[in-house]
Amino acid sequence: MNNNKKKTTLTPSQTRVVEYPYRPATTLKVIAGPGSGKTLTLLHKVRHLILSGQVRPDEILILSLTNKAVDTITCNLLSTFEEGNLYESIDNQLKLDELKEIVEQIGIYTIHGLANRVVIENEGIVTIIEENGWRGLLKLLPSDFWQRNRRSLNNNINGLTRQLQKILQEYKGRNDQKLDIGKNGQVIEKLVQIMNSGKVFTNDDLILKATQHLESPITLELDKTTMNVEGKEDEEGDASFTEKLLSKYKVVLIDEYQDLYPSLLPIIEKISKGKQLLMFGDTNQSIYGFLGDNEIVMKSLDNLHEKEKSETLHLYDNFRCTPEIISSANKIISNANHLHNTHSTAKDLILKPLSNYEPQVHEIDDPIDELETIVDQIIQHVCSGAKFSDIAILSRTNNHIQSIADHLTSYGIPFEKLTIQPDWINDIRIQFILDLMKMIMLSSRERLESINDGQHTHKWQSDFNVIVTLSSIKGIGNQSLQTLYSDCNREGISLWKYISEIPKSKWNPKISNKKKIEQYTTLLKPWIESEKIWQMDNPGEILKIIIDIVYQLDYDPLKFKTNQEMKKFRNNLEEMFKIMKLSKFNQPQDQCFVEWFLETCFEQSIIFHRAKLETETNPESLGSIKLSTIHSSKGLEFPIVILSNGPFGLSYPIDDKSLYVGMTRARTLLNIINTKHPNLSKPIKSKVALLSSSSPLETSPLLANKQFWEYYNNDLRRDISNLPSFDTNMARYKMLQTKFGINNGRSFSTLCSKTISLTKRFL
Ligand SMILES: Nc1ncnc2c1ncn2[C@@H]1O[C@H](COP(=O)(O)OP(=O)(O)OP(=O)(O)O)[C@@H](O)[C@H]1O
Repeated sequence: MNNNKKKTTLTPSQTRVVEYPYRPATTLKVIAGPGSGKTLTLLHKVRHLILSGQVRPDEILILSLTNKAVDTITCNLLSTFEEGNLYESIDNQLKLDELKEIVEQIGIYTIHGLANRVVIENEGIVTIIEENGWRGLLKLLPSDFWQRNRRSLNNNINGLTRQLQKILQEYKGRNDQKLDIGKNGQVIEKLVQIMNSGKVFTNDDLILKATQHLESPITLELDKTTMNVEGKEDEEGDASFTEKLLSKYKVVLIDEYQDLYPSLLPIIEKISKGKQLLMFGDTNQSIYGFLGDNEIVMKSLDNLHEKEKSETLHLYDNFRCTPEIISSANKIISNANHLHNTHSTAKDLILKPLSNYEPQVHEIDDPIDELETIVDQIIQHVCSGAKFSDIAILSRTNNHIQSIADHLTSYGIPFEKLTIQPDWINDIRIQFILDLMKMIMLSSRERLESINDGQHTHKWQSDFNVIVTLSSIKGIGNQSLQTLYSDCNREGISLWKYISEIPKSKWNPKISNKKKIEQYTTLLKPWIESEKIWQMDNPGEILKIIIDIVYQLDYDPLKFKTNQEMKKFRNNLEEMFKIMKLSKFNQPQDQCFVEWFLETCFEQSIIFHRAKLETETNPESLGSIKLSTIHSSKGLEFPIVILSNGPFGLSYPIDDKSLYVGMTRARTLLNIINTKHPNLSKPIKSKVALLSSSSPLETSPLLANKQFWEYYNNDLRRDISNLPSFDTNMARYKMLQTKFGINNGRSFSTLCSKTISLTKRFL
């Protein structure tokens, strides 16, 4: 922790929340606008609950929706305790180790992470269905489904998988009146069965399953010592995690309640009923409306405890955005002015001083000009003393984020993407590798079980992974897969047993490419039948074996079209290897390594990511630019935000609440490109700032604005005594602009063909 940091003085409204007393079966709802210190208040609340002796650290459960919010809370909890500790009397001060021990005992989870843990504890390996899984299931659908939907969806595979998800969700009874699946009914029923036997869940299914386990928790036979995900021994070794969730926690804190959607309600109610429920949020930032109505959730949670035992408090201050930014953002939200005006007279209202700099709104027709303008703005800011890591570029879609990433790459500007899931897990090739590992593991287990117990009547958990992996191999078509699957069902055996034990001469003649299927079984058989997979615990060796198999299968995505694609896969594979090594380190003694890794790889990945964050805070480095969709930037803040909506003529407008969230991520500097919102100030039809200019002072007031940069650095508590002079800023900017011809009429392809390392050489 930085010891020069000034002590945070809580505002009166924050203090009211922090000191609100602990009482069981009560609810406190904290309504808090952007930048009002919601997260900070939550952290201080946790500290107060513990240090005042009202509850123990292991009786506090913090829930959020995104890994990023969980990261922020985890990273900042310890520094909140450390900061507070500095101001305690010497007798009351705790040692760093003691503070760490307190923080480690607090339960901090995403709601899905928590549900995942409950389900795994009760069911072993489960699969959260990803792109590959949907594609595999699609192949089992009859040709009339394809014909009907192909035409309407322009043969778009993502559109088809979305259509399938919708049909399945409706089939599972959530919306069944509207459902007309006609003669496809049987097929859909079959898919549901495959998913059920394979323990394959959508995110919504996961929540439902976890809630069911919480309804009737089983006491696990835990004569062995229980381990938590980090592999540490649990002190209360005889209670399952599921049981502890129901009985141990006394206070449940929910961060960003406005993001809760109806399918999450059952699990939240189950966990929070009878406890003290503390909810923090802001309905103006509710941007997950497409997942369901937040109002329904809030109505139920507001009534979770008796009316007299439920209270609402407000936080109105704004510590983050400059008044110019917040007033511009308030123009987007119809009720925001009411919120701020009503309380602007309150004596205790805190706002930042004026920066005297309005958010800039740009309109740029040409897509390349738009990308060039972003680069130009980055260079101007960095030439004025900002760091790359101060800047976030936010957009509505992942596609646009990718175009910006490619453009920054061509200039050698360092960036990192903030994604909801770790990148490596999103890579379909990695998903294929994981599916193959699961397939080996589950088929081998089913084989062992059927040897030990002759009349094996289990549902075949491996079928799903066999379907997904087999269907990814080039040349294995829908009809072959459908025929194989119905034939193995008729025989009452698993798909793996069918293809590996029944000679191909006896297979149905409708099955084509029998050789490829045989090659698949030949490659996998030794690993499934030798049972070696249960003993292997060397991550490098395991990965090598699997990769060898993948390369021998005719798996199209591994035929890379560009070097960049190959490099990306290599990086993801490297990340996977690191997570495997971390899993090895955490592995409980009594569990097979591959099984442990497959069960916990997602959580391990998050632990790894957090550890990386902690070690990456070097104050001297310029860092890297953050690229994110607006959705993934929720709850975060950045000194500079460039909010870009992609090419002017081609992009849909950003919905109001998302635009509001995006704009309020900015502390001091906000540039908005192509959002076309009528309530924003008149746009500048811009080309790059200095191009047409005779006097830089006229066209680029920001580079010249010493006062602003003093404000900027003060806001970040940086030393302002060594700020570069205006002349130096201009000179550096001019040099880079001339050298690299930014938006100088050079074609994009010429620029991209040179990978220019701007950053290393000149900044
Ligand atoms: N009492 C305070 N004194 C000084 N700074 C504060 C105080 N309260 C909050 N802040 C600062 O204000 C900024 C915004 O706080 P925080 O991130 O907690 O806001 P938030 O309400 O969670 O925002 P959002 O809802 O937009 O995510 C942070 O930089 C935080 O450190």
